[in-house]
Amino acid sequence: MSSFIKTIAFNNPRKLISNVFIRTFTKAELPQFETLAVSVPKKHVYHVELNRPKKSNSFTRTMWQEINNCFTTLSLIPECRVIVLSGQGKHFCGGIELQSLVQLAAEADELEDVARKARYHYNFIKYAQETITSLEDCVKPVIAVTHNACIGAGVNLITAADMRYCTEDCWFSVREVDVGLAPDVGTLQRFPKVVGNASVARELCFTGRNFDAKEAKEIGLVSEVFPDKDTALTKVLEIAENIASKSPVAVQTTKINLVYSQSRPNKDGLEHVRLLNSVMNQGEDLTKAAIAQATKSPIPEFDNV
Ligand SMILES: CCC/C=C/C=C/C(=O)SCCNC(=O)CCNC(=O)[C@H](O)C(C)(C)COP(=O)(O)OP(=O)(O)OC[C@H]1O[C@@H](n2cnc3c(N)ncnc32)[C@H](O)[C@@H]1OP(=O)(O)O
Repeated sequence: MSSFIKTIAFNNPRKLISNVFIRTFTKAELPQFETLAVSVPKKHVYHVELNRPKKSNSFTRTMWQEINNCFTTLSLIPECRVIVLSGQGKHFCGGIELQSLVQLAAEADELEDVARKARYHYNFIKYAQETITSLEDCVKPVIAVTHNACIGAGVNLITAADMRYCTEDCWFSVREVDVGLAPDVGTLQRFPKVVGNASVARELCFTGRNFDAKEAKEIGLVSEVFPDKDTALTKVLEIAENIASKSPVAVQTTKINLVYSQSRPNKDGLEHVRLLNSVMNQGEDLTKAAIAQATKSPIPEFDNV
């Protein structure tokens, strides 16, 4: 791949014409990041690991930027069909890097005028929001696997994922109130919808109290709790591999419509999927998959999309 295309793909993927990605990426060409590790443990399954283990995978400015870059890029790589997200080291995520939060406030404070200070904060919040939303905007299903601490920004991140699993030792905290701010990058919007219980969601957001894996399962934050991280990753990679074996057109259209429908009336969601499928049902996947079902044949191979 030419260095020009690589530069566009990994530094500014939104500008990429997706035709460029018809070819397969070799291992050496996988996106490289300072704060993330990307690998391909199974066919079509990409594994993204938060990779600041010595600092509990706390979010630095670089990490905000790289997560956005990574998910936007993986969304464009046809070879990638499912993404598993986990964290290296002792904890899944210790939240935002506290020094960077203090630094942000200090930088805004250097500006004299209140409107300029406000704009400074606004711009950073928007930037951070876009990072979390990049998981939702990614058309490939994202499956989060959390272990030990999952705090603040970590909760924002996983609630933008499509599915969540955790280990028995995992605990969670919507910690923002304890650092003096309202959660502003997605938890207030997504967490109550994920858990489906406004009273519980509000209590956890107002108090910031820690809750464990058992409670996370009870309230519906995670689908399943596994004894340890190795088991969790093994099982989740199997789930990911199963999803990756299915029609990528069907799976990705399903995600696109689920995301679209989550904050809209049924009527709008139905119209959206009607329009999507009136195009996508003309592709080869429908006939291939339907014939395989009808003849009780194994799942056929599907082309990347
Ligand atoms: C516009 C902004 C939008 C985003 C907002 C987001 C808000 C939030 O995320 S609020 C939550 C902020 N996070 C915290 O309050 C957590 C603070 N950390 C902890 O509670 C503990 O460190 C933790 C439970 C994560 C781990 O505890 P443990 O005893 O296992 O290890 P430690 O020795 O405490 O930590 C290991 C090293 O990690 C560094 N670290 C952990 N979390 C952070 C963090 N949030 N920011 C910066 N550094 C963090 C910790 O300092 C240790 O490093 P070192 O001292 O160099 O050994």
